[in-house]
Amino acid sequence: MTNTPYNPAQEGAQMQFDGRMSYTDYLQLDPILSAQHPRSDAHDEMLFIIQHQTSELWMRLALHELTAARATLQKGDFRPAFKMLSRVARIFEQLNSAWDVLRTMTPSDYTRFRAALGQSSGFQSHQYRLVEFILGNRNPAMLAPHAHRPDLLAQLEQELTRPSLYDVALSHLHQVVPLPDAILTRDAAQPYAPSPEVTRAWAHIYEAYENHWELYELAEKLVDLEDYFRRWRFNHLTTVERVIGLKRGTGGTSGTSYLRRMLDTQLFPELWELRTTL
Ligand code: HEM
Ligand SMILES: N[C@@H](CC(=O)c1ccccc1NC=O)C(=O)O
Repeated sequence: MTNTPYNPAQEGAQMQFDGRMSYTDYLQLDPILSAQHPRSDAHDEMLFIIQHQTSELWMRLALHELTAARATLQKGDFRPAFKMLSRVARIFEQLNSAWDVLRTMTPSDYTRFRAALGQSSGFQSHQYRLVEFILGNRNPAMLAPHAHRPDLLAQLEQELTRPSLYDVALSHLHQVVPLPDAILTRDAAQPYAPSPEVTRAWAHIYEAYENHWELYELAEKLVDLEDYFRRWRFNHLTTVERVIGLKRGTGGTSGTSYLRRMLDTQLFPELWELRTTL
């Protein structure tokens, strides 16, 4: 044993980065680490900012994966899509664990800077809305808060013209159990209306899964994803109740009762419905 400090340069660790791309360069850490600007002196505002910024980064990855998963699925390539969907479920698991850090902030801590947030709110997260839209929870009313940002509004509007991940899944289901035209040619921008025909079709897949492994696995991947997504909504609601009680949201909604209503949303309704009929 020696106490001489070890110098990793001995084994070739690169120590000089003049003119070479470094870790900080590659990861663009300068803009990322200088983007935290608390608007108050409250100690916990830094936690609040970083919690949201990291969530937005994970959502950025979720969108990258979901967009690719939908495109591969559209081509009928199930396996790579499964891998991406599993990753998205893990991203939500990551976001779920992150609530534990935020929960160390008490109502007294939050009150010290809440006024500094003005009327900003997660309700205006365009990435969150895009995730919802891609998955299939579509509602043109949610476009309004983005009217002041034509670039973001255009992204959201464009997404509403594409089939959702669930629409793509249904187009594959249709290859096995023909579905009514009204479902296949529905207006992709409008909220999805569940139908007994789709429930029956999925039930058929679950009853005879030996002959429909791909669709069966796709259905379970979607249920898994929704399961994690619901946990995120639930954790959000619980944290909000813990931190602001029944106060209205800065975004103008009723707060917990709005979020509780969102908790009832079903992304892939027939996949839940079939479990009762099976
Ligand atoms: C102390 C922490 C938090 C509080 C008190 C809080 C509170 C609220 C409230 C009251 C709403 C309803 C909209 C409104 O009127 O403002 C909301 C919506 C939302 N929040 Fe938070 N939130 C917190 C943390 C977070 C975090 C960490 C995220 C992660 C990105 C987040 C993302 C969202 C999203 C996406 C919505 C819209 C949900 C929907 O429309 O279904 N919130 N939040
Ligand atoms: N809606 C929250 C404020 C809030 O949580 C928030 C504000 C600015 C940026 C992100 C936020 N997070 C989630 O809504 C509130 O009513 O206290």
